[in-house]
Amino acid sequence: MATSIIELKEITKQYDDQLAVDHLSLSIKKGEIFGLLGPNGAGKSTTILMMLGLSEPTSGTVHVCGLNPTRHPLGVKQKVGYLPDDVGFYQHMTGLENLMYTAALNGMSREAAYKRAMHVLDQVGLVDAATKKNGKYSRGMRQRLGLADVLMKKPDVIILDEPTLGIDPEGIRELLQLIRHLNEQDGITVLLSSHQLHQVQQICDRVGIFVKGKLLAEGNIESLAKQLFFEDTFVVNVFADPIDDSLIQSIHDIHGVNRVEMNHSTMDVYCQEDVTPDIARTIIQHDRALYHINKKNYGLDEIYHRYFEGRELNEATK
Ligand SMILES: Nc1ncnc2c1ncn2[C@@H]1O[C@H](COP(=O)(O)OP(=O)(O)OP(=O)(O)O)[C@@H](O)[C@H]1O
Repeated sequence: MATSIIELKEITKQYDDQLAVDHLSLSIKKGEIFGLLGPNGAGKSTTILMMLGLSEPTSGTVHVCGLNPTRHPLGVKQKVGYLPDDVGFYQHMTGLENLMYTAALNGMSREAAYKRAMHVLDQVGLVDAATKKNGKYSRGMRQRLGLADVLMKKPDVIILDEPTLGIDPEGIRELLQLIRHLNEQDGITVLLSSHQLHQVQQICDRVGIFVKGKLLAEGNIESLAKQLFFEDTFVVNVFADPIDDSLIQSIHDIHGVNRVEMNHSTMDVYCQEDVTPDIARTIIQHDRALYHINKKNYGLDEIYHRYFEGRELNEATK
């Protein structure tokens, strides 16, 4: 089993009368890309600050790369790179100069810094812009330079807080590909906080859904759907002819089927497990023509909205 590189146990963060993080436990494995997903104010940034040792939990324990960030902030800083939503670089300095400046602050020799900077600029695709002033960089380029800055110290973990805000679609695609590449090539563990569902879905191995300081569910997309809609995890859409009461009844009787709903001339079968083959078999046994059968795969977007819509309705009827 892969070892965990970030381990949060029952952490809480209380700001005056605001409970920002509420008994949160989370384990992120070495080498994975984990997405923290949640609406504004869910507690994502507060959780990240605690991982970085920039804020102390009110209770509970945090371990990052085996270290307690409150007790060993510098040790964590050496191993963990943090990319906020907007990195502040010196506008009048070139991309290369900015990287060398941070490296000098971190005690790296000029020669080593230059070599490393050129290498990371190459990794993020900014070699051609290395001698261009940062003030002339697009936002997407600035974020890539931010990533380069983080890579200077060869981190084990990269934490990114809303890294794609304000970047155009092409820039987003490039940045996400780059993150995936760094993860695959260098084995860097990535924690990505975002409310951009589509992006999280594209690159994350696992996702945690945060609401009001709590982790509501975590896992890959399929297991999230199971955790959040344990009743109707799968929906199978069927077009057969003819569909009549006896066929509907037989499909309803299949073990794992919760309900069958007609949707114009097609039928939606809501089930707890994937019974697509049983549905097809039943239709053929009834001697009906089967034109189409399709298991609906939930995207993260759908999971998220379906969950929150349901929640709002539940809360409204309380
Ligand atoms: N320094 C602070 N003092 C008081 N309350 C705070 C502080 N920082 C955050 N909060 C509150 O804690 C809660 C969680 O905020 P946090 O910024 O962690 O959420 P988030 O999920 O990162 O949201 P966003 O995406 O909007 O940044 C919010 O209600 C916020 O107002």
